Amino acid sequence: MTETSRRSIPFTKMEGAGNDYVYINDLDGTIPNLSELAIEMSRPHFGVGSDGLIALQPSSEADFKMRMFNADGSEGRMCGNGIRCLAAFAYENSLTDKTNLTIETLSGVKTVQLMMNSTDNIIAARVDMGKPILNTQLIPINTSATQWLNQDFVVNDETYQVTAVSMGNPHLVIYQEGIDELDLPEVGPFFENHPLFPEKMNTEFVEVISPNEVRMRVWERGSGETLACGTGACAVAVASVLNGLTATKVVVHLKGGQLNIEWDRENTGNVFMEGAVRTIFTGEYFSQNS
Ligand SMILES: N[C@@H](CCC[C@H](N)C(=O)O)C(=O)O
Repeated sequence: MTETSRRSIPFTKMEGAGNDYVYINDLDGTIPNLSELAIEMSRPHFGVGSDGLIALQPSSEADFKMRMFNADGSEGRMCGNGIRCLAAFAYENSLTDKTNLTIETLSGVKTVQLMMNSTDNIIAARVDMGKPILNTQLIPINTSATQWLNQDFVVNDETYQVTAVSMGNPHLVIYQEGIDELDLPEVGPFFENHPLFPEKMNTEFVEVISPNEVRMRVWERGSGETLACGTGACAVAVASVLNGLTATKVVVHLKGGQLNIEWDRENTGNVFMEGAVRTIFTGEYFSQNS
């Protein structure tokens, strides 16, 4: 196939707390294989280089629909940083003039509020992430226990105390000192691919700084270590409250930035996340397969 016969795909590279995805407009539904495209475009050197790909599609129940794919082509049911950036992508590309948007995901419809500066540029986005799920059957985990709260869990001959939370996608939260020294590429895959997790697992390693501040690193299923994970930060906030370690409002420091999380436990039961969003560059990708 010659260079000129390859399909050209306009894209925008965006990041939220350093969690970077390629964003494409698929409102006319003509991009054939998003999973393959995610693998292609996420590659460093040969692609754009990203944690995955997110497509904007039409929705019959919300302003837009989000489809998110990890770097290995697997589809995620929810992406906290992704949905914040996707709302900004729609606004910045004049696909909407709303600054409060509803976005359909595989985990339900979420609401995103864009926050602008005095020159009308988007600086941050706040999303209502909905209620955390603690039931192990729904996360899902193959276990007879109904919840995993500070549960002993043996991985690769080591015992960890883990708390399991779904924020529309599955997370294990582990508290330990010295997370900077942790060999995440070594241990992360043992959690991701453990046989008790039929849909694999995202895993967060966390240090509590104070009742209002934590630090974390994340190993994401399908993408490996990323600089941030929005659903992961929400899962950490919920787990930290449940384990009596923090208040319901917490700043989560990640390798690529910070996210402000609030669990409105008493009233709605929903988790809210706020953080910066940024367009890095736009371009045109010449697909090798489409
Ligand atoms: N980084 C994302 C989560 C992306 C999906 C995740 N790897 C999964 O497969 O569940 C976020 O910001 O939430």
